[in-house]
Amino acid sequence: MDLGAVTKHSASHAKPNGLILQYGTAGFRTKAEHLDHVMFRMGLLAVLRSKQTKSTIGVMVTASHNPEEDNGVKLVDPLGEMLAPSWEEHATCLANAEEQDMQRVLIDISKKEAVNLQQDAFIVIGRDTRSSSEKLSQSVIDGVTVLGGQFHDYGLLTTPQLHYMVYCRNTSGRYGKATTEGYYQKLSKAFLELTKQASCSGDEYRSLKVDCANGIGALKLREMEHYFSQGLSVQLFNDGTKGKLNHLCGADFVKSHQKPPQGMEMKSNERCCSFDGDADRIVYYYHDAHGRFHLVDGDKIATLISSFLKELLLEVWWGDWLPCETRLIREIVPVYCTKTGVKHLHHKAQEFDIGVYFEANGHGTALFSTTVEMKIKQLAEELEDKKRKAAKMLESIIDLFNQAAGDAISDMLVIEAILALKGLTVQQWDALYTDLPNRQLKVKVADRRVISTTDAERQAVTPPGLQEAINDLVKKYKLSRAFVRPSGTEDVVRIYAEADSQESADSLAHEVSLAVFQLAGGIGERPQPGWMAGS
Ligand SMILES: CC(=O)N[C@H]1[C@@H](OP(=O)(O)O)O[C@H](CO)[C@@H](O)[C@@H]1O
Ligand SMILES: [Mg+2]
Repeated sequence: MDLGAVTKHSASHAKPNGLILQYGTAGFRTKAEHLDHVMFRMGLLAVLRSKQTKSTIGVMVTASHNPEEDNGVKLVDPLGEMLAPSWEEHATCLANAEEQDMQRVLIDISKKEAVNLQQDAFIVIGRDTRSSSEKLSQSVIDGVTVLGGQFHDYGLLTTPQLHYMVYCRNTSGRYGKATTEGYYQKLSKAFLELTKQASCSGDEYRSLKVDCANGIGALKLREMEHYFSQGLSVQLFNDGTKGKLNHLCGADFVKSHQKPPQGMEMKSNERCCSFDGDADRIVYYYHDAHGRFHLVDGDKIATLISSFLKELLLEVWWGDWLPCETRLIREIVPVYCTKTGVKHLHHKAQEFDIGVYFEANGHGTALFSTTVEMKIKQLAEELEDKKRKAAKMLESIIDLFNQAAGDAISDMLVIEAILALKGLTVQQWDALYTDLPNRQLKVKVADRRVISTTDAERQAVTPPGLQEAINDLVKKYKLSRAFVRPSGTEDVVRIYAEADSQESADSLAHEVSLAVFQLAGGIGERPQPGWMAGS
């Protein structure tokens, strides 16, 4: 490791004085102009991680649904997963090191993690469409090359595509070919295999309006659409030709404001969806005949997918072989909660033979264990008639899900296939169950770390008295719950409340936000009723 070269190069990627950043739930994220040094340093870190794991590591330059002026970076681990927690700490340490300490920090990390510095390193890099992303990804490359790492720069990619590339490269191509072409072919083939079983091919099921948040999703969907156009035609809105990235559009806007994105022409009962800025989230929605907006979010996506998988599994039913956990699917699909953040959900889902996870904001996928995958492949050959058909469908749906990360394009194709196969309209899907009215608010406090939580962030441990106050407020409303937690991506405290009516949910959320303001050191304006509603 040529540490002299590190010092020389890091001087041209200088850290702004006094800037402290943390590798949070989504990597580093802040104003793009403050990130050059972080990119360079993440290039260095990726090389160490690659040497340690003897695998290809990914670096994605994106700030997802944040405004255009922001940017960010996250590292992708060997199996396409989020970076391991101990390395998140190293990332924070390296990003905040003063220039003169860089060498020491790099040596420390290498020692702690037993990195063999003689080992080769290979890094793949992707970036979103932000104007700052190209230059920032060059800084990543600088970091990689200074430490002697090899790299492949994929250029523009969705975040889940980069996760896919990493996974493919580390599984010797068994998962798929590590090219965008390979990704398009794998997913489209699975989608067409699945949908050819659909009896209803009426127009209603075969066209979809997609709001691409003026981001990378538009470019990639355009490249991909002719691969699957036999089964689905997509009409793209907010494709980046006019509007600003994530501005009044995209999955995050639609979910948090509960209204359609700007620039989308919606007719009543038409099925529409939105991606976020790096295309790892998707939400669906429609206007009913009375012009009322209905959001079909991650919870409903998870329900649609798990009930479909359950049906297929019951059809195939392989009796005695079925493992205990899966056996439960006969009655019910067990549900677990984790802390916020896809990495927590992903790891929980991996504990099962089949794990379906989604955040309400539309980030998620389904994971299948190797045992299940092998068994299904075998059954698809051995079984006959209806059972064989169901096994084949399971085989295709496994291929259609991105096993490395939540993926808007892959999820969209899964959902479209299921709706077509089941002959469901978006309204019928929406009616699978009724959500309790809910409200999300955010409150600014001086230091959001004063709030600590337990029980998958459903109980506040500190500050003293806050949980008791919430409990008392919740008792005033029927069918109610409320949670508070510090955000992992913004300097705010998030409040969630639900109750038997929208009015009650709003009022409970407001009362809880007042309690947070009082007990957790609120700053600025005191929360007003209806204040920041929908934020
Ligand atoms: C309400 C909401 O959408 N929260 C998002 C957001 O986290 P916060 O901790 O709420 O800021 O970003 C996370 C990372 O992308 C994502 O996992 C999470 O679901
Ligand atoms: Mg995203």
